[in-house]
Amino acid sequence: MSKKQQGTNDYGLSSERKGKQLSRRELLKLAGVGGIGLMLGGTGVGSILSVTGGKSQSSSAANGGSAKESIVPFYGSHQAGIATPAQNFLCFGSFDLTASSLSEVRKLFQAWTKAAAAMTSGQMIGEINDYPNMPPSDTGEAAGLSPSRMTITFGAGPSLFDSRFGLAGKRPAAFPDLPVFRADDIQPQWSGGDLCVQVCADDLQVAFHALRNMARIARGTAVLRWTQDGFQRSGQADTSGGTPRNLMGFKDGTGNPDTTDAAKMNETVWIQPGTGASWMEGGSYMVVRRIRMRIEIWDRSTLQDQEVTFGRYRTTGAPLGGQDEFDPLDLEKCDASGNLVIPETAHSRLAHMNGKVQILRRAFSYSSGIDAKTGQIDAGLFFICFQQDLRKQFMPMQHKLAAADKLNEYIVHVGSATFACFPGAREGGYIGETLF
Ligand SMILES: C=CC1=C(C)c2cc3[nH]c(cc4nc(cc5[nH]c(cc1n2)c(C)c5CCC(=O)O)C(CCC(=O)O)=C4C)c(C)c3C=C
Ligand SMILES: [Fe+2]
Repeated sequence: MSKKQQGTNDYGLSSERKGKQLSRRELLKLAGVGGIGLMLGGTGVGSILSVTGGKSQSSSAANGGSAKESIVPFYGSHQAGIATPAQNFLCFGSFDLTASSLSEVRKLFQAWTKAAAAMTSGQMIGEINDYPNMPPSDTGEAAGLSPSRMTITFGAGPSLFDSRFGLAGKRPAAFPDLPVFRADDIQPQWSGGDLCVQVCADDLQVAFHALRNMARIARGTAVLRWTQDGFQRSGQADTSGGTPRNLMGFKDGTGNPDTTDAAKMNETVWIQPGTGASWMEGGSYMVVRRIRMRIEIWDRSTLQDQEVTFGRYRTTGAPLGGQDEFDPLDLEKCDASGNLVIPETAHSRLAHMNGKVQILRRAFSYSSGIDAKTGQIDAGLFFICFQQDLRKQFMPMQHKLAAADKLNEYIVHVGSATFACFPGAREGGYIGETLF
């Protein structure tokens, strides 16, 4: 009888043994790859942290649509979670490597890739999920839940290119350190990191499960440095699929480039051949800024003041002087007194960069309790954007905003990180394989 006929999956675990105890021999075999701790979370166990042979954690269409419909393909030429329409929730993790060799980093990404492919398609991770005498490989809280359009996106921070892993020569010129911008109040607890894992899903528990298991897999190779959860209005609350509103009450995302326009994405977001960093072709540079809103002050400002701040009407999202949300900004239009209808200091005008510079924004709101020192709400925008070149896109834009934006009266940037988000992987390959 062949292994397959016996019900053995591709990872050598017989389904006949389900629910039975591991023999001493099996235990030693598994422990031989680095001990029980590693078996559960270490990166030396790429063969163990793998898709259970077809065992799905999504039993139903519980979260709207069939489970199949809620799967965003993980493999492809670009990573999912960049051009993908934004999901309801975000669980973002920044990691620091504790490993000292590049081969350990490679093993981590091989294991992460397998686990990400499994979880985004609704599978549990690992094979050790049915032994009564073993801790399960998968933490289990996503069992029975739909994949919820989950995407898991990986990136490398600037510190990955320091002297530790011999990658210094591979740092792309388009990925320099960010300067300190005017009025920045950047705190280390929300900044930096060697690697990032951006998990987005239409269900917070599904997203949390994925980030938590990524951290378990990384044990022994990388540790979480900081995390941030984020949210948007849910698809249930707004079935129209219209532009979501930020916590200041304004539609946020209107002026984004069209992600279905391949030419536009190749011009703005995806790294093209010939930039000197061939390992990033098909990838994108991500900027993350934790921007706290001075909500209490904003809530006391008049509607007119709020609209002048953004240069848009609150109700419709249309530019001042326009009718429809998607009307172009009329930057020359003046009122009867000769004043610009969209003022010089309006956020939309400044960020528009005269139509010459664009970025892809994929921000989420955040709410993290209260500031213990002041008693004020710690909430705002977890700003995420993608682009081809930080020097030509985010940096000049943020310099302009930092210098003159009226919105600065109501916000402060408290966290900052950048990540080179790798190109996508083909099935059988792994994320990061173009670099290590
Ligand atoms: C450096 C880039 C940007 C930062 C930082 C930023 C912070 C920020 N933005 C809002 C709210 C809105 N932004 C809007 C437009 C807009 N913002 C940026 C860039 C940054 N924003 C761009 C490129 C644009 C589009 C400009 C254009 O070409 O029209 C808008 C208007 C609606 C929209 O287009 O999305 C709002 C509202 C907040 C609250 C914030 C920090 C907390
Ligand atoms: Fe903005």
